Amino acid sequence: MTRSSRTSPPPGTPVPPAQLGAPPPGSALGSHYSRCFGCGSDHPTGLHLAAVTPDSTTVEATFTVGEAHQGAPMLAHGGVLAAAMDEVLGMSVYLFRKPYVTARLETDYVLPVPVGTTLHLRAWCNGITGRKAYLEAEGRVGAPDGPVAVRAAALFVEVSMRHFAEHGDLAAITAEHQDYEVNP
Ligand SMILES: CCCCCCCCCCCC(=O)SCCNC(=O)CCNC(=O)[C@H](O)C(C)(C)COP(=O)(O)OP(=O)(O)OC[C@H]1O[C@@H](n2cnc3c(N)ncnc32)[C@H](O)[C@@H]1OP(=O)(O)O
Repeated sequence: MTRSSRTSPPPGTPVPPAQLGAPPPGSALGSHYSRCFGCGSDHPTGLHLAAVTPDSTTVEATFTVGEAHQGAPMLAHGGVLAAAMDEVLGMSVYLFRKPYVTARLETDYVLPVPVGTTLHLRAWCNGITGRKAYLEAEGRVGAPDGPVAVRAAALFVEVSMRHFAEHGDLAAITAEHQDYEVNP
């Protein structure tokens, strides 16, 4: 992965262990919001990512490129692929049981991805220091060990739940997840 210093953890940054309250190894990860473009089942043209965590710290997910996701004819749009990476990265950092948002996302496009392709995504954490989480992801064509089509590195920044209340609609999220608190 070609990544900048802004998405590379400073030397010595620890990789956190699995957190208390994280889904057990092998758990399916549900959607955080039913209308989310990345994972929501109620989004008509969304990515509908289906994800599991094999070990409570990383995420594996699949996404099948549909006709609504085209850029060039019958090829995935690069922005859609970046959205898929953002989503799987967001799912993985949430395993650390704090709210984070993407601050920076860097993407390498390695292979064209035709409509109908199932991408096998994987995301993991390279370290957390203070509010900053350094994450990485890859998408492979057709199988978990297929050729890499897309790679991403990201910086996520921890926010309070007030971020979602002040700038968005926290009530819409809490209506679906009773475990989210605005003032934990
Ligand atoms: C309900 C739950 C459901 C869970 C919801 C799950 C959603 C999953 C969806 C996928 C995730 C998304 O797409 S999230 C949506 C896309 N992202 C966003 O909308 C975020 C918009 N940006 C912001 O709100 C803000 O810029 C923040 C929160 C990222 C940072 O603002 P801030 O809180 O004032 O903090 P700030 O001091 O600026 O930055 C903190 C530290 O991070 C560094 N930093 C900040 N931005 C950058 C950057 N682009 N590149 C490098 N470094 C950066 C700063 O230098 C600083 O380092 P130092 O000085 O401390 O060393």
